[in-house]
Amino acid sequence: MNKTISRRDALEARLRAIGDERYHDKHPFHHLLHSGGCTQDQVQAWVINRYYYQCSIPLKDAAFMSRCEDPDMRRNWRSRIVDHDGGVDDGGGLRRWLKLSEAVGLDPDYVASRKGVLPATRFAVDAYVRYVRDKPLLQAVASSLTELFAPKIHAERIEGLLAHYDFADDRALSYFRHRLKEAPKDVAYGLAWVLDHADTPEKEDMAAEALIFKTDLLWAQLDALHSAYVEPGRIPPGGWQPGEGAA
Ligand SMILES: O=C(O)c1cc(C(=O)O)c2c(n1)C(=O)C(=O)c1cc(C(=O)O)[nH]c1-2
Repeated sequence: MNKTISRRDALEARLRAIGDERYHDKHPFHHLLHSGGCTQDQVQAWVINRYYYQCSIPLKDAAFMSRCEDPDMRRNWRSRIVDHDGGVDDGGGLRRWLKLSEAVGLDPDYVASRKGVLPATRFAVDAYVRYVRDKPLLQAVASSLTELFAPKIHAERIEGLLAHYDFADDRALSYFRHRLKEAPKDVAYGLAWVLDHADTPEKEDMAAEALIFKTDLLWAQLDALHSAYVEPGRIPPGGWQPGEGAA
């Protein structure tokens, strides 16, 4: 077998195995959410905290582009920012997330203010932005590869929310439907780039480490949410209190 092809295949299989073991689709909070087990407060807490992730994604992609010297790569990468920010009239993913916020009974201005976001959510998400700004480019790209696993969770989420919650309709869930189209193009480019550039065992390890770091920070956000709003229900100082920011 051609050696170059088998090295790429082996690395791709290694990265996919990290997702199989560690991606946040396995987190108990997601099981609760997708199976209809969340109370309205728990859904609202998820929407508020997840917005902090959403609005930091363009910051991390802008940080990425600020260090990317290859115009072809920047041309490819910039659609990630456009997907989230969109145009003045239509908006993009961020505005779609605020539609979801309204649908679950929250004031979108409250959600956009980022008040009440759990400290652990901030720590985890801010660490992602810093990671992409500071680490070698290979790791900055590899850390985005959790998106390999995102279409599956988005499809499960659309199905689960539609089946179990009254607020769920096409308008409320349009964020996830758009991601089903957007994520595959991003990840096809990112994966090919990582497979091309991780051309030594050390670089393969670096790529795998970056993906583990990312799965950890996604998992940590849900641990914080679960601990504050499900079990034991200990909301840390500064965390959203049910009822705040209601529409
Ligand atoms: O709903 C999810 O579980 C989920 C996960 C991820 C991810 O794996 O990081 C992203 C998204 N959604 C998402 O919507 C999104 O725009 C996104 C961008 C990125 C990234 O790292 O650049 N991840 C994700």
